[in-house]
Amino acid sequence: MSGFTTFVINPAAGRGRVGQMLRQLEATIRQHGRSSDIEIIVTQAPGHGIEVARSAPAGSRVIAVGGDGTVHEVVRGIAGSDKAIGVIPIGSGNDFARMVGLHRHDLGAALRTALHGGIHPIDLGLVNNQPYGASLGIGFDAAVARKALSAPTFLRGMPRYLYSIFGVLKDLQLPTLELIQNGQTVYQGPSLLVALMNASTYGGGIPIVPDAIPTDGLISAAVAGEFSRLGVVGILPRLILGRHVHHPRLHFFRGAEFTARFDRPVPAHSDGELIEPATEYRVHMVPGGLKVIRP
Ligand SMILES: Nc1ncnc2c1ncn2[C@@H]1O[C@H](COP(=O)(O)OP(=O)(O)OP(=O)(O)O)[C@@H](O)[C@H]1O
Repeated sequence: MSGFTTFVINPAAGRGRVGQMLRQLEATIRQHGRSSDIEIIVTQAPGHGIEVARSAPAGSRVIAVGGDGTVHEVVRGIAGSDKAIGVIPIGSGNDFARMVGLHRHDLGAALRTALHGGIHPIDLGLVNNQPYGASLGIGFDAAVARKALSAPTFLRGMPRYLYSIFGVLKDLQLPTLELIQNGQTVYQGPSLLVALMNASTYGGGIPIVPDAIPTDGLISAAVAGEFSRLGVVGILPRLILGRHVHHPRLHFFRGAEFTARFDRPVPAHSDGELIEPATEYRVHMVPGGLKVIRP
């Protein structure tokens, strides 16, 4: 085993599945590693993973056991340090794990990688100076995620998602976006959504920018321009299948830094976690800024 490893286990991830697997997880981790070199922490509340990752020893491995939200907390906790992030992907979305080639691994394989896998740099995203690993989505998709928070509790899965989509569509009023790249305005006009990505997918495998590369030092950006309610209903299935790229109202850009400026505060999510709505998102990539453990 290589150095000290902290496992950050989120019992709420995978819709509570991780919580149900706690004993099994702890036993399997202890089977695979020497107990003096391992620490297992079960997070107590949202945000706890950031603190755990921050206080892990310098140069150590910090393994997010959960989904993209857990990964996001570990990324925030280790950004700017010499610690490396690993993932045991047991969330519902797992887009970060997909980005680094880990999402098809079973528990044993993921654990072996976490403990013994090589450490490779990938790019680190910063949005208004806050780190992210895989994705930043601004606009419609974040509004849907916000809406889902207030959906009736008896609605779960797809019905909850549909309720949220149609709830947002009912009051749809597109903000005006100015997207600026290196001081030049590259898009101006109404915008359904903007994605500023390190990964090619978000939302559990939606290939919003299919050719994004997490080691090219660049943000892969997609802007969905003006869409009517009916247009949104039409584009969503194409988006999910990756058949949106030739749509005339979809625009793609690539660059090391962008500023997305709106005429009003617009909701956003970073690695799938909702962040405070803002009128301006300043985004850039730190090339090789995040150490990742991968096979
Ligand atoms: N002890 C806890 N109790 C409740 N929520 C927690 C706890 N620890 C962490 N969280 C929060 O759980 C949320 C969901 O975690 P995560 O995203 O990892 O799982 P997921 O939603 O199943 O996966 P994905 O984002 O890949 O779909 C995160 O916002 C995280 O902050």
